[in-house]
Amino acid sequence: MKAAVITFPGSNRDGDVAKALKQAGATVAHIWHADTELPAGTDLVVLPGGFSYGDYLRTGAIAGRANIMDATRAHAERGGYVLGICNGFQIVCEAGLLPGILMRNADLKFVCKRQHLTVERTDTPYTNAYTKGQVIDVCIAHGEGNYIADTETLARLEGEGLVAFRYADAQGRVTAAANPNGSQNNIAGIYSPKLNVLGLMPHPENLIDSLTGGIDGRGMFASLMSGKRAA
Ligand SMILES: NC(=O)CC[C@H](N)C(=O)O
Repeated sequence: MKAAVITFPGSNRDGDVAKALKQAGATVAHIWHADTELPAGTDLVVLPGGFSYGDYLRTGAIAGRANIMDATRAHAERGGYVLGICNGFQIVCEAGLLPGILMRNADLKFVCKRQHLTVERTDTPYTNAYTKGQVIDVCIAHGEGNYIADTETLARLEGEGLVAFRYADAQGRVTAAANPNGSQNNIAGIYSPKLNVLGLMPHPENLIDSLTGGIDGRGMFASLMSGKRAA
């Protein structure tokens, strides 16, 4: 699989996600946000975590309008994979690739901690290596992870099975107490209708080594490499 990791001014997890992709067997090109084209044969575009443009205006708002986002949108329209992690999720929402928006965390505090998630479905290109009902232990680090969409959009996401992950406790219970940022329905990540675009706030790329915290993030990259599409 050929991946293109986009770097914006203020990105800081581009190296981490490149490492996770290479560990899983992908080849990785590093692309600057001002570029207008993706390398030929790109399968996956990754918008990494960080603080693009210092989170000014609204987080992701400036990066969402970067040159490379036109090529990224065209790639997604062709059915190509686009993965937005944390600031990348904020950017894909701002770019119109996914609906809704990430607001300031409900308590207005930056949250940096371990967090359990439910894997809502395992028949997608991003989650086929996980087992049905699996609860994964990853980490979160954000100030603006409070996912909000209008009532109609939220009903569509739920009705069409487009919620990818939810914040949960260690037993997989999706409760208000396990919600770190106030997101509606404990939503931690969502898919596009064709399941080729995924945006999520947690950082699977930082859970790929048992020496540094665990390996529950590996499943996402292994899923992509397996080449299995949605059922
Ligand atoms: N780790 C990150 O990507 C941070 C995301 C974002 N800039 C925030 O604080 O909400």
